[in-house]
Amino acid sequence: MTKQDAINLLTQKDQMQLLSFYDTLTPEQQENLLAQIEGIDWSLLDVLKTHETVNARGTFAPLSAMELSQIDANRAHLEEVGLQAIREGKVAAVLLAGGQGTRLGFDKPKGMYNIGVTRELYIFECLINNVMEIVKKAGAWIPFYIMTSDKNYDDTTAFLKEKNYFGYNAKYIHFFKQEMAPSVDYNGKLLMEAPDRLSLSPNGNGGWFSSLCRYGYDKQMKEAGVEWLTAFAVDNVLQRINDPAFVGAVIDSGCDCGGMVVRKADPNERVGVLCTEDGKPSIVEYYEMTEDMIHLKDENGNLLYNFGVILNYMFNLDRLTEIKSKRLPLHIVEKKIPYIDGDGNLIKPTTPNGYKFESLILDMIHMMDSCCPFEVEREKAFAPVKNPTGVDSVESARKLLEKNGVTL
Ligand SMILES: CC(=O)N[C@H]1[C@@H](OP(=O)(O)O)O[C@H](CO)[C@@H](O)[C@@H]1O
Repeated sequence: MTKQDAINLLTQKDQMQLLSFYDTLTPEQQENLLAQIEGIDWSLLDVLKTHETVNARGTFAPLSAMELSQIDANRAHLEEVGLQAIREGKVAAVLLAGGQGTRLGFDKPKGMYNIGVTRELYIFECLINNVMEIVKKAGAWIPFYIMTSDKNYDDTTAFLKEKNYFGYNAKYIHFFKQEMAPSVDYNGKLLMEAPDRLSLSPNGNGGWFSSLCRYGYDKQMKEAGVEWLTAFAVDNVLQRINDPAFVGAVIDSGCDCGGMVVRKADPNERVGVLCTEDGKPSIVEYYEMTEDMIHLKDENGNLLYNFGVILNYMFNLDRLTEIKSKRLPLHIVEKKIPYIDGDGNLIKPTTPNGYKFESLILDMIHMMDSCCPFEVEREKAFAPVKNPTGVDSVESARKLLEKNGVTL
């Protein structure tokens, strides 16, 4: 794209602020900026204009989960089905690690956070230790895909290499970068984070499959005989990655996908609940639930919307490929977005100042025809590190790690 092309386009889009500093840039920076402008997905901004939001929801109904008692009664069989599939190389794992540890006051990839007390124990290390347990049990390496982002690819790859992948076989590790989406202020103007750079951020955890496909990994997997993909968040240090009973249960169920769920700690716990929406699997966020829904009980006195997702899902690869071309709903999220002002000074706002565009993995569940909710024990499988202290924090995760016999 030439400068003149950019002027034409940006005049038409009313976004000429992107060229404010153009004449002060080096030729290389100019070229970079033009490439970024060329790459803008304008349809995102159209969503903002048309207010075509994702908030309109259908009719929710409860979806019963495969509960612990039922799983325990059948555990040996489920594990065998799962281990067999893992041994045959049919189940890959995808770690969603595009984010930084910003909320922990840590300006590096979240997985590089050291949660140890008397020794070093990194979040990545916890996760790799967990998957290694399954690798040993199955006697086979699990293809392990790690999603990073533009912001943390270099740090992540260098760190894991330096740590020798915490013992994982590097041949089975593949990195890819999450796609980025632009940010806008409240007037819909695209923000810049430097004179030669748009403000871009990872496009939400729903972007993982399309990002993976851009690297050709979907084809690589298909050729290697992979049939299932698990996808899970970096923040849960007790994450049971490719837990054989979970894998076996989803395969046995004949469903398109599955999700690990925990019994809610209390009716108002702030988690998304796996349910159905207009007859298809869906996740209703806690803030979308009416008081009625929150407290509805079955004849045994159990909450009907009782199982919260922990961001550990399993998807059938063929089904993912089928929905690949469909656009996921866009979530418009208010955020504090650092930007440069008209004089080129970097401003770090302390209150939200604009919108980011995100697609969410839970919307992929809704595109599937069926889903198997699989209950896991909170104390053994759910220790998300979201905040420094309090609920879902470094502190609470440390306690749970210790309870599970991990030396800190
Ligand atoms: C968009 C998305 O996937 N949100 C997830 C995710 O929430 P955050 O609090 O936004 O990290 O993790 C939760 C479990 O820790 C899960 O309940 C929720 O559905």
